[in-house]
Amino acid sequence: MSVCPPDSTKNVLQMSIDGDEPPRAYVVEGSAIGGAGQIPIIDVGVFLPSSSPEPEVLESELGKLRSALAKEGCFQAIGHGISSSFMDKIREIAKEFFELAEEEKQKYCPSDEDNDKFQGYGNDVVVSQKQVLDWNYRIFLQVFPHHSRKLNLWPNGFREILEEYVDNIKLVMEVLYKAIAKSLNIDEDSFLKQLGDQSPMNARLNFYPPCSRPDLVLGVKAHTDGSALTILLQDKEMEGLQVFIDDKWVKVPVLPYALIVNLGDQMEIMSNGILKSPLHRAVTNSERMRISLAIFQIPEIEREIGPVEGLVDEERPKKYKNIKNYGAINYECYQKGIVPIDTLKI
Ligand SMILES: O=C(O)CCC(=O)C(=O)O
Ligand SMILES: [Fe+2]
Repeated sequence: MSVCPPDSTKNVLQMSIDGDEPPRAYVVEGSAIGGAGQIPIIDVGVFLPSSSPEPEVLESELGKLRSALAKEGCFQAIGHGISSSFMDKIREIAKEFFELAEEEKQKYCPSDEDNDKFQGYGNDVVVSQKQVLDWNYRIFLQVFPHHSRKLNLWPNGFREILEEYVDNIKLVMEVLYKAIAKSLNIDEDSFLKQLGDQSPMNARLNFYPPCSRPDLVLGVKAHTDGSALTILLQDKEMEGLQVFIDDKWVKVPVLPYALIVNLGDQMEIMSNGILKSPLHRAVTNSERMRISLAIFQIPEIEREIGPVEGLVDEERPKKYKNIKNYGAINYECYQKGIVPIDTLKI
């Protein structure tokens, strides 16, 4: 959720420009500690309908997919078919927005007429005095279905490019849901059926200004995504994403034209806990701003989702309750500081 930076306090960007020490509200112990580790790389090209790989190649890639999502909960996807020049275009419009003067950016804050305060430009909503603030600001937009878009909150230039990007990502996601199902030996539409064909997609464009003390703050605090799947376009140069694997924070290296696929809580639920929604966070650095664009896909709000029948048996009893509108549960838990998926464990 977004709110515009309050006038009374200095915003993150101004503190970054002035080289301020982060105020206490932003401080998290042990922020920048992260080490090298393995983040799997998967050629998703073999899953595309247009490709006809040798059966052994397909089997091997499906095996990698299953093991990556069961262990790390994420991977770097190559062979996704989105051109490098188009990925750079997205990065360009993001940078152009970032470079606008603050008054210009504030035009994209939700106004009183926008009944939906989740969309537009802003920062974290402060829900409690104890909340640690993220060293970032962002634009959050509903991008699918089309009638949910609030185009008055879309910065200039976003309309054509973001829309085309989302269409591409939607296709990649569809291919992934089918491949993931195949890798688990269940009907390839098992997940797509639960999502529905109007399953909403949201875009979150994150800006992380440099911080004079990256060891004291986080760009985004540790969290799991409440989505079914998330696809993240990382910054082309600056590393920052870390994933919690085997009790350690592992740095995700920059592969400029790969897309990071992150399994969300709702796929963990639908897979009956076989696949894992990983804890992750973003760190900052003292040199350069970092930008990332996350596209989240969630099931249709009124649909009930739950563990796929074919993944429940005596050996693996149903692990999660069926639910509707996980987003609401996620938000409520966030306010109370509890882990949302844990509230659904049987
Ligand atoms: O910027 C990143 O690398 C991570 C962003 C993220 O986790 C999110 O937006 O949910
Ligand atoms: Fe995330």
